[in-house]
Amino acid sequence: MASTLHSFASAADLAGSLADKVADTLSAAIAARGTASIAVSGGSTPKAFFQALSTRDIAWEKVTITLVDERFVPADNPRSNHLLVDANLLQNKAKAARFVPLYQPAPSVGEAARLATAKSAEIGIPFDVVILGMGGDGHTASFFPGGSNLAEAIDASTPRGIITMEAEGAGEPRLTFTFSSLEDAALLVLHIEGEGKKDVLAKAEGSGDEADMPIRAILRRATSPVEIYWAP
Ligand SMILES: O=C1O[C@H](COP(=O)(O)O)[C@@H](O)[C@H](O)[C@H]1O
Repeated sequence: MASTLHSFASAADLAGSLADKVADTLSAAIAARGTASIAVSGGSTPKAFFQALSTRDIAWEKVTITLVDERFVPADNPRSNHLLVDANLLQNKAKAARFVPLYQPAPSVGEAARLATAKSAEIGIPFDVVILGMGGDGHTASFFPGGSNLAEAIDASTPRGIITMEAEGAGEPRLTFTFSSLEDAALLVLHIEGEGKKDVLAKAEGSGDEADMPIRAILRRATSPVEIYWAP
């Protein structure tokens, strides 16, 4: 499916514009079905977008928010994506939203993945909005190059749900939604910032194995168009 690049003069402009687009999409879903869902990324990039989105006028009590991926750490760990969402998105008007965490206090990451899959099944499919990020190594969600379950995670026939991932560049063991859970969102966004990430994107858009730069799975095979939001 095709992708479209939306370039902005500044990260602040991008955050505002993306927040407006997401708010419109969630509100349209609520008008059509009574509920809406969004899966967001962690990392350093989405903070300003989260803060902008949290102020938008949406019937937030009808919105379910989850993460596309998470570290196998509790929510009070500074590296937790849940903590980032708590501090920046589940604020202001968005405090009324329901949050479904991927981390579960289970004895193993595999058991946590099973529990998170069961809990996320209640959200409804497909997601109305998915916001992906991308690492400098071409990973997205927790689809890491060299990841222990990468082939299964990006195989379109792997069912929707959460799978575990361990990789050298990942730090802690990870929990990640599978490719099939993310690729058909009504609004599928890749949010990246900086010249370095633009270069990584250009490389990913070239030829090469998906296993080397797993973002390629999304760019090449997502059934929804990929809206790329970029600012310097
Ligand atoms: O590990 C992760 O990194 C990516 C990219 O993060 P960034 O700090 O380079 O913006 C992120 O999309 C993913 O959710 C996160 O777990």
